[in-house]
Amino acid sequence: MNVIGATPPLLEIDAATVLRGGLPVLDRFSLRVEEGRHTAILGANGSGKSTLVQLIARQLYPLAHDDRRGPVRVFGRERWNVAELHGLLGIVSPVLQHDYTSEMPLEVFDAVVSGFYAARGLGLDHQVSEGMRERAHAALAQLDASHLVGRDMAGLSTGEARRVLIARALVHRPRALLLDEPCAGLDLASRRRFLESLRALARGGTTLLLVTHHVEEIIPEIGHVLLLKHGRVLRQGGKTATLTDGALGEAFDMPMRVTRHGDWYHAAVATP
Ligand SMILES: Nc1ncnc2c1ncn2[C@@H]1O[C@H](COP(=O)(O)OP(=O)(O)OP(=O)(O)O)[C@@H](O)[C@H]1O
Repeated sequence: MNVIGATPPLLEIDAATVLRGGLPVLDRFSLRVEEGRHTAILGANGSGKSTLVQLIARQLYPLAHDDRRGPVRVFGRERWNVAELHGLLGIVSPVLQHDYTSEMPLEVFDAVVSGFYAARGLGLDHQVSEGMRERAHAALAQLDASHLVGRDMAGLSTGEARRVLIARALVHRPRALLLDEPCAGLDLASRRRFLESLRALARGGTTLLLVTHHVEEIIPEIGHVLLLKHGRVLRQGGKTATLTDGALGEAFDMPMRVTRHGDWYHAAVATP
């Protein structure tokens, strides 16, 4: 229960069930994330991570409860115009990347600057100010993607398109970033630069929700970890409680060895 006047949680999910192909892939799933609580989401293939991201982004919908109460609230609200919600969130996901690279042609700069309007590309009613252009150029430079301006998104490599979409997600300075394996396809230098920019954003107050397969991408600013298994929360809590050999071993059904280097963690399959 929120105190009146306090900021509502970024996310409240109350026993949400999501069906895909007729099967529950999130099963009476509950989660609460306060704004400012940077969270990493880990789990085996098929555990429901991307489904969770799509549920939050309103790209998938849960079953309604019997009393018609919606099981998902974002920034305290149950009902959203999707474009309005996407104006508050920066989203990078494989679904988005597919949408931006496989349909109608879309030029790189337009893809980034249209992030201000939560739109896929610019329409006649979108007025782009000089300030918006500057921010779009700065975001592209931050991701070392300025040289891609003028190209069609569909013609980019996976990592190039990923960098453009990350720039797009950052351009409007969202309150929260929803990142589904954002580093997949990035080369080592781009990954490092991106993780450093995530650190700065986290310190600057943008809440991060990061889905990753790589424990070493959990930047020090992320203090909370959610382990998913078979569409349910297996464990959640601080890193010392969740990034353990036992918890990760259970999440992935394989013995794991976790090592810690300062505020960074690394996990690998334990060799006998
Ligand atoms: N379009 C779909 N139709 C039917 N089932 C689907 C569909 N998309 C996903 N699923 C199923 O939903 C479950 C959860 O998938 P999801 O993509 O959320 O997992 P994930 O944890 O993100 O996996 P990965 O690590 O492989 O990306 C899987 O069992 C998957 O097969």
